[in-house]
Amino acid sequence: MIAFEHVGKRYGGRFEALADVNFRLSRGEMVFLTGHSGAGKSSVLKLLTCLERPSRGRIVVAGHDLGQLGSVRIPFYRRQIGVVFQNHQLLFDRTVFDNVALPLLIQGMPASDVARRVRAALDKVGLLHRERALPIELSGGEQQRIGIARAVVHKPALLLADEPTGNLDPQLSADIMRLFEDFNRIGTTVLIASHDLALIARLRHRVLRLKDGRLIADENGS
Ligand SMILES: Nc1ncnc2c1ncn2[C@@H]1O[C@H](COP(=O)(O)OP(=O)(O)OP(=O)(O)O)[C@@H](O)[C@H]1O
Repeated sequence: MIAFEHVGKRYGGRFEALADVNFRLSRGEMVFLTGHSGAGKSSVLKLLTCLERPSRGRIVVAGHDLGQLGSVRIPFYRRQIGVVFQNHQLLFDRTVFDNVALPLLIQGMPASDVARRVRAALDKVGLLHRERALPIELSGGEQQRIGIARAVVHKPALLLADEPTGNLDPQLSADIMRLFEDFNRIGTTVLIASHDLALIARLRHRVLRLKDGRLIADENGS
């Protein structure tokens, strides 16, 4: 599903955020990406979403060579990906329903299909009863679940998350991780950047460890 081959990333032509990174993820895997602040976790995710291009090497995702992908193709490529952010980036003047509907409306999906998909996604994260609420009326954990519903509403093959439990207490973090595992169980490939080592150790998935832009370990979960 994902291949990083000798990938390097320099910002501004100088600072080397990633150097000679190599790894492969198979379809249906669930993997953590970890490392200290500045190790390059977000850079890996930005390369996977085509927000940045590699300075060296090759990245192939679901058959697309991202270094060669023309800008016109990028929106179509991104339809296969869902992204969950730490601060979930919800629109606070729109209802929960409207927030989750947004990616489908951008794709031009008919309204009746949008409603069905949005309600299915909200049901999966256990928040169907809050569809008319504004994000401000929800707790931090509920807001993050809405962010996840929005990331999966278009049924992406690949789900990426950048510190999705960063602001949550251990119990809520565990609940959020269980949701990712649910989506993984139905076939979604999941890559989660996190520095929550205790949580990662408990969950026993494969772990890719970055240090100063280099991949220093690739550990199989047990
Ligand atoms: N757009 C950019 N321009 C210049 N330098 C950048 C840019 N984005 C990231 N960097 C630098 O690249 C390095 C890796 O950053 P990155 O955000 O990938 O790390 P990270 O592991 O995700 O860190 P954190 O956990 O703090 O988010 C850092 O030193 C950062 O300052």
